[in-house]
Amino acid sequence: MSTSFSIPDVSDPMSRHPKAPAPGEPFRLHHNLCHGCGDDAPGGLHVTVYAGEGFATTAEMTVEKWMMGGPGVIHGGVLTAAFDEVLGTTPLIIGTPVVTGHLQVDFRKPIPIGTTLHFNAEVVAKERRKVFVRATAHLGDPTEIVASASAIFIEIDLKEHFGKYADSASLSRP
Ligand SMILES: CCCCCCCCCCCCCC(=O)SCCNC(=O)CCNC(=O)[C@H](O)C(C)(C)COP(=O)(O)OP(=O)(O)OC[C@H]1O[C@@H](n2cnc3c(N)ncnc32)[C@H](O)[C@@H]1OP(=O)(O)O
Repeated sequence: MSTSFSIPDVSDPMSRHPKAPAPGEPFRLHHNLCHGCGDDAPGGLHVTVYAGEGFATTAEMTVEKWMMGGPGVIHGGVLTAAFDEVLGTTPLIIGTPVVTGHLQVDFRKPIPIGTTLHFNAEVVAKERRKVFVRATAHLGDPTEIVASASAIFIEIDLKEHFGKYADSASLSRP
């Protein structure tokens, strides 16, 4: 399947989920071994995503030495994984559990090791099970965008989707 990020002209109605965290409050971990947010994930990104106003979120990630690609700068795959985590958590603000269907990233500036990456994300539309989300990243000055991403996430039934993979052993500490 070949996909592009094309926002529908008319979105299905969306509302903030009554149990979504208040603005400034963090979302719960996906689970403790999640590579993006898990506290116990070996070599994990340890990204925390915070609810914003409306359908928006924010997040931060410290760019550590192990994330290096080119000398002194972040690896593109690590940055992509960070966007996946931030973008993939954002639909929880409308109460929709999702998995990534399509993700595209624009790498605009090198991102140095030792910096803190700040993310701003937003659900922009929903069409049936598809949730359209966009994000930008900056290093402290929101007018200086260093990377941006757009993604289409697909709503899932958690038990149906992960049931055959997520036994108790797969979620225990390594
Ligand atoms: C214990 C605690 C648990 C906590 C768990 C938290 C989990 C969250 C973790 C998050 C971690 C971070 C996130 C991660 O890293 S998630 C990990 C990476 N992603 C995956 O592993 C997903 C793998 N793919 C699939 O499982 C299936 O293909 C899915 C479920 C996505 C669709 O297969 P399914 O058979 O169900 O759906 P359908 O074919 O009837 O299509 C339905 C609609 O979707 C549209 N569509 C389909 N594919 C794509 C595509 N690629 N681009 C654009 N659109 C696509 C399709 O056109 C149709 O639209 P329309 O016809 O209505 O217009």
